Amino acid sequence: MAHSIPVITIDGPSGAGKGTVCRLLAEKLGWEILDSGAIYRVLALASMHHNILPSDEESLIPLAAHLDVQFLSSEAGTKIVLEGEEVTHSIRNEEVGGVASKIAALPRVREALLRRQRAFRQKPGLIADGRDMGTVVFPDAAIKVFLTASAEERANRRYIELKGKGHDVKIGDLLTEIQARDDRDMNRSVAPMVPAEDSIEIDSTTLSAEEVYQLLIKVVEEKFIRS
Ligand SMILES: Nc1ncnc2c1ncn2[C@@H]1O[C@H](COP(=O)(O)OP(=O)(O)OP(=O)(O)O)[C@@H](O)[C@H]1O
Ligand SMILES: Nc1ccn([C@@H]2O[C@H](COP(=O)(O)O)[C@@H](O)[C@H]2O)c(=O)n1
Repeated sequence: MAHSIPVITIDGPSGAGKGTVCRLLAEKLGWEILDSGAIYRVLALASMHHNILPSDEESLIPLAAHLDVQFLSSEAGTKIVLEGEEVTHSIRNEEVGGVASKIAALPRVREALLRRQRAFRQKPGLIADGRDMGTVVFPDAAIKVFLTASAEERANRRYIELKGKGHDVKIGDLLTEIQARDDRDMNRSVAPMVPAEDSIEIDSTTLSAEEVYQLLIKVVEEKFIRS
């Protein structure tokens, strides 16, 4: 039987602008939001705190299954708390992203996180951001989007973002890290980052976030308002 709570999935590589358009869409529709990358990042940080190597699947499975994390929504945004400590900002660096992508290649770790992700499907609807939202986690999603941009443009976006926050970063290092992460995410044996067969593909290299949002709003209106 078809699920009664609609889901829109937005998958694609790091820096494509998924989080930005997911937030705009969730605000416009008044829907819930799932930042699945944040779950992998929290698990990565927890593994670093517990001195568990990204290759140690046997230790990572129970850590994933019992991950003590809370996503606390408020007007100011989502606060992420791991084992009682706020980690909203500390999960966002490239080191944690790199560990997250290594851990994310482990099939039984992904399996252990499935139910937690699906629990975000709450009324009136869900916007889900990740790599395998449309292919694995919500294969019955009403709208599936695969959002990309060139690696150079994505590195440039991260550079502007991090420089704006006062971080001392080099664009060449960011490009290398993004390419390494893309390579791991696309080539893993389980839930690789690929467009779902029934997804709409958008290349945002030369589009602003607002232009991407406007394109998606048209798709949403077509699906939910005019049908
Ligand atoms: N179309 C766009 N043009 C220019 N900059 C953009 C665009 N979309 C998003 N950005 C900016 O690029 C950066 C990355 O965007 P965002 O965090 O939304 O990407 P993401 O795909 O969610 O990445 P990740 O998977 O790593 O979380 C942010 O600083 C954001 O403001
Ligand atoms: N559905 C997902 C979401 C994320 N990952 C992995 O986590 C890494 C960090 O994700 P960000 O979106 O926060 O950059 C990412 O590189 C993936 O390896 C995933 O596998 N599946």
